[in-house]
Amino acid sequence: MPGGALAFRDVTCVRGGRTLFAGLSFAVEKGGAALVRGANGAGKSSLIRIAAGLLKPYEGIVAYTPPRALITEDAALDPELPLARALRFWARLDDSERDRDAAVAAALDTFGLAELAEVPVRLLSTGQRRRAGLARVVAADALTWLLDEPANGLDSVSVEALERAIARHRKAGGAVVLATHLPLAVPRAQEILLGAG
Ligand SMILES: Nc1ncnc2c1ncn2[C@@H]1O[C@H](COP(=O)(O)OP(=O)(O)OP(=O)(O)O)[C@@H](O)[C@H]1O
Repeated sequence: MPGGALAFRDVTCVRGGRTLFAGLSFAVEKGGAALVRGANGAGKSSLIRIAAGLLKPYEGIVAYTPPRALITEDAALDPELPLARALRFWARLDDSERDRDAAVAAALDTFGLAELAEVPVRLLSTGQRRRAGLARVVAADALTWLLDEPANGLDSVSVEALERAIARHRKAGGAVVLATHLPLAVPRAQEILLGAG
């Protein structure tokens, strides 16, 4: 996909026999952001899952430039490992040991988790675990971040850290697609409204 990060072309999503959205097209450029909005059950999570390749569209095409990183409610971190080691699992395999350590340290720092580096994931609080999930996305160093309700369970300081991390990622040429109920400052984001007709 030259130039772009992610594009939906005439994508239709059907779940449980119900059409959630039909003929949806949009493109997110490098440095761009898309905010997915809609009522409960409108299909926001389904859209994010389609963008991640976890759900096949009923019709249409999804084009993207790899790599993509996904965050859902589930932090996807090994509960038994100390946080820093669990995150290391997601850092880029092609990077050197030192680069991977640096990526994990930076990701921990971004979400105020540096002091918890040696604490096993299972002992983290709900909000800390949510932040750890976001740190995983940062550590993965993917071009496109796919974020499903990333602000859920975050305190206001962490919401600001998330906004800054998104802004920094976009400034570096990354792209973001996010579904959120909660207010999040994402300047110059295109809105994708589901369930509006
Ligand atoms: N595995 C599944 N099989 C059948 N239907 C499903 C499945 N998963 C979700 N659905 C249905 O698809 C619809 C959209 O779900 P989805 O989670 O994408 O909505 P959402 O907009 O993210 O909702 P919310 O705001 O509540 O998180 C819902 O009606 C849901 O019941």
